[in-house]
Amino acid sequence: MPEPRRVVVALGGNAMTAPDGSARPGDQRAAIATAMDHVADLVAGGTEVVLTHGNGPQVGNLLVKNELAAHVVPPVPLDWCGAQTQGTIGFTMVDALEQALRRRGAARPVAAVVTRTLVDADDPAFTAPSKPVGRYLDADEAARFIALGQNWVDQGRRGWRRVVPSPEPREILDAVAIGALVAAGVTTVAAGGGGIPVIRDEHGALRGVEAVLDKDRTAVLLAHLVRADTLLIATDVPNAVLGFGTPQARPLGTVSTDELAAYHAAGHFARGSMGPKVEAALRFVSHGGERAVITGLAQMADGLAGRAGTIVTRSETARMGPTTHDPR
Ligand SMILES: Nc1ncnc2c1ncn2[C@@H]1O[C@H](COP(=O)(O)OP(=O)(O)O)[C@@H](O)[C@H]1O
Ligand SMILES: NC(=O)OP(=O)(O)O
Repeated sequence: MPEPRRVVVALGGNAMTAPDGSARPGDQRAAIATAMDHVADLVAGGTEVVLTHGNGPQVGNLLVKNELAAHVVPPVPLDWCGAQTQGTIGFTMVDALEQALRRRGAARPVAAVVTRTLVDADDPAFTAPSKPVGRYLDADEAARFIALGQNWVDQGRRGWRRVVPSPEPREILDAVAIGALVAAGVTTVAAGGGGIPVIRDEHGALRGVEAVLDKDRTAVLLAHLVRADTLLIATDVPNAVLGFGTPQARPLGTVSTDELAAYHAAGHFARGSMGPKVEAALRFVSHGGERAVITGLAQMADGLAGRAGTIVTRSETARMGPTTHDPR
């Protein structure tokens, strides 16, 4: 398989908080600086990178602030919270990446695009909240908020998390601006938090809606939009794992779309965390992408080189070619 040339790197919202989940500004800045150091290594090494990022922890925290301050200042809707996270995270990423590139003698222009993503007004996800946002709480604390009418789900080891509607992203509406920046050689951050969810009303006008999109799903649209050969999903684990959290846990190395789809159907990847990443990888590769890689931030370069991570290839390619690595 040819070397990756243009890569969409999707960074999880978790990669932007401290390892204990703290989202204090200093912790977020430090985490983003670390992430951008890894990205700068790729860019300085000649890979063309287009970036996107999650916002789950951050947008959930904004929602809480809104609610706590509602009696003093008017609360703003969830799409505005999403837009705000694109602003703060995008600004911090651009700043950190610019500096990291300069330190490597590889200075180049960097920009973040406030991005809207079209969703269907009648998407059933609006009445079935599924996207985890904000902090983790224990079951008793979560029960207090459930009693107030909020939706919370058990996320296992780390606790309970609030969930909000997450319709399917249909189209990145700021495609022309993103395409122009990428074509001009600008390292571009786009569709943060999956994009600000908007619907088209009966008059054809766009209107923001109360939801948080899954950035891994929108990353697939972005990767096709910029004609990336590789989608790299960087998270806080080095591999997608079979039997995750059990004594039989086995990290996946190179895997074909057919095999991965079968593991997914067998329930190996949790909804709301690894599940969407696996689905995004399958979608990208099944619709013409060369490869998708799911790995940790620190393993990104090795993942692109075929030496680490879960590497998803099209089934016919995988049958013909050798497995490049096995992480066991
Ligand atoms: N089968 C699995 N393999 C690996 N990780 C899994 C699996 N199932 C669930 N996870 C969880 O998915 C998490 C990564 O997803 P998520 O928290 O949504 O990350 P991000 O914020 O980076 O998008 C891991 O930290 C791990 O706890
Ligand atoms: N919007 C989104 O998918 O964020 P996370 O990656 O933080 O879950």
